[in-house]
Amino acid sequence: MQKLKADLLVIGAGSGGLSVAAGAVQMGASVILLEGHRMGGDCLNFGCVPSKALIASGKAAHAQAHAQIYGVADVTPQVDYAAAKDHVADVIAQIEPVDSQERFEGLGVRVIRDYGTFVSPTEVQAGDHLITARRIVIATGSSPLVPPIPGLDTVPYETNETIFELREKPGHLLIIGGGPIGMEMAQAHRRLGCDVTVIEGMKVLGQDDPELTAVVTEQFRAEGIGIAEDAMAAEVRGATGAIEVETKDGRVFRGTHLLMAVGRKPNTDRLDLETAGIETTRRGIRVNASMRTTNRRVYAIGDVAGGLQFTHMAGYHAGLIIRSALLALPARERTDHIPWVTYTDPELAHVGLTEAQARAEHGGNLKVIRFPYNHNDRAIAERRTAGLIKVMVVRGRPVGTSIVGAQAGEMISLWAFVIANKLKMKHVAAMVVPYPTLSEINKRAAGAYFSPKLFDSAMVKRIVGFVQRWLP
Ligand SMILES: Cc1cc2nc3c(=O)[nH]c(=O)nc-3n(C[C@H](O)[C@H](O)[C@H](O)COP(=O)(O)OP(=O)(O)OC[C@H]3O[C@@H](n4cnc5c(N)ncnc54)[C@H](O)[C@@H]3O)c2cc1C
Ligand SMILES: NC(=O)c1ccc[n+]([C@@H]2O[C@H](COP(=O)([O-])OP(=O)(O)OC[C@H]3O[C@@H](n4cnc5c(N)ncnc54)[C@H](O)[C@@H]3O)[C@@H](O)[C@H]2O)c1
Repeated sequence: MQKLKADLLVIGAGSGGLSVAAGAVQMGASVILLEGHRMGGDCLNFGCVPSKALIASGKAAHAQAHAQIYGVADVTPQVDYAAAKDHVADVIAQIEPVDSQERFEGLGVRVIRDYGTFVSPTEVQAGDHLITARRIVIATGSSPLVPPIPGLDTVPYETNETIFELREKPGHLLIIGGGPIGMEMAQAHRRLGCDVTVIEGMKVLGQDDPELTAVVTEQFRAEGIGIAEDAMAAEVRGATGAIEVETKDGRVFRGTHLLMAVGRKPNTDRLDLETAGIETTRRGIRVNASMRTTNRRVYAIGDVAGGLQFTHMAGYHAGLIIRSALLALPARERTDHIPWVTYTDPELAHVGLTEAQARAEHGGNLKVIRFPYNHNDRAIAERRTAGLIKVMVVRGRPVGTSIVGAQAGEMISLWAFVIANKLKMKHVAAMVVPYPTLSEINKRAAGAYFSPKLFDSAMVKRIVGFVQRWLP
């Protein structure tokens, strides 16, 4: 057994672990990084990157089939599903070097390609290495949750870990779970020419504002995607090419392929957390506001910490850990300024409190400002008018924003900035936005907040009247 020592041991080379390792080593710490599977973790290999690449293929096909409105004849897209998967693999390959073992070794990180397991509260074993470190960061991510639905173990099914390698085009893809994974994959596959049915136990995109998700589901239905809600899958049967899903209330859905997208489970199995005195909750590793576990030398970040599960969240956690573990500075997690985006068409984006949360928290002090896409000249020019922005404002300060529509994922960043820095609507109103851009929607929302104060105010009218009388 080879004994190793470092300032920082990072377990897991995904979005969170890589960010910590890169930051720490460049700030002068000695760092050991363990990865049992693929460098880059879920985001690069089985998550964000391949899903957005496949969505891009679907978009290209959809554009060909819907060009008439711009004066260009519609054509039936000739989709080569396997070639779309080649495109996905090529996109991963282009990004891969940034997350590679070679790059991290070049930065000075000692990379060990093995799974880590605690063998005491201060020691981790990875293969034939026994590692001690001043601080340890668990960044082991999450895996697809596959619930024990009767019959599921007898039927072939895909998860996010296999679907991007599937090369035969599904005739009819059944998707159990209408969260972000299920919905993004549903639209991409429909646009690539598959029949698709989403089977959702509650409401699709249940984390988001129902007024906005309705805009997404309307588009899905218009594209011919089947959406069954309040449809809890209770039994699965059949074989390759002929799969049946029966829901609790007796509905039966038939398809050729099945994708399971019912949520995630934290990757804690191989860690032997008990040995390290690290407690878990139902969602993941128990952490305090500084991302410290119940073993004070050990942090947990990203998906395994059981909070919001996004790559940018894992990256944000990495920044907190660097402050705390390397510089011994105080670091407290905030979640009120973390945006999320579901990359359907139209996109669905959110930051801060939803309307329902803001109403519960702020009651009568809440003002909800709406502005629709169909009043924006760029959206009209591009015929992308489905959508709206909703800003939740308390005493002049936005506490949440939801956007559904074209480029919502780009537009939400402004509100993430505003909320992160506790700015006010007046700061958004002060901004001059180039014409014609979708970003004007953000500015118009601020305008919509102030216009009743300006245009419907007897006081303002009196002042203007008074000034006009005295102006030379
Ligand atoms: C289909 C899909 C689409 C997604 N799309 C988006 C998106 O568009 N935007 C977004 O922000 N987020 C998206 N996500 C979520 C995002 O991928 C995760 O939130 C992010 O990858 C979490 O980072 P992490 O570092 O916690 O874990 P990961 O990136 O999963 O990294 C964990 C790593 O730890 C390794 N590991 C596990 N156990 C051990 C061990 N004992 N020893 C050593 N190594 C170990 C794993 O092999 C893995 O490589 C998506 C997820 C999925 C599944
Ligand atoms: N664009 C993005 O940022 C993005 C994209 C994909 C995934 N992610 C991350 O990955 C996480 C996991 O995504 P997900 O979509 O797998 O999970 P999820 O938990 O968000 O959604 C799972 C859905 O499955 C439903 N469900 C559970 N059991 C069911 C059953 N037996 N029958 C029918 N429906 C059932 C749930 O009601 C829920 O709506 C997300 O929460 C997100 O953090 C992010």
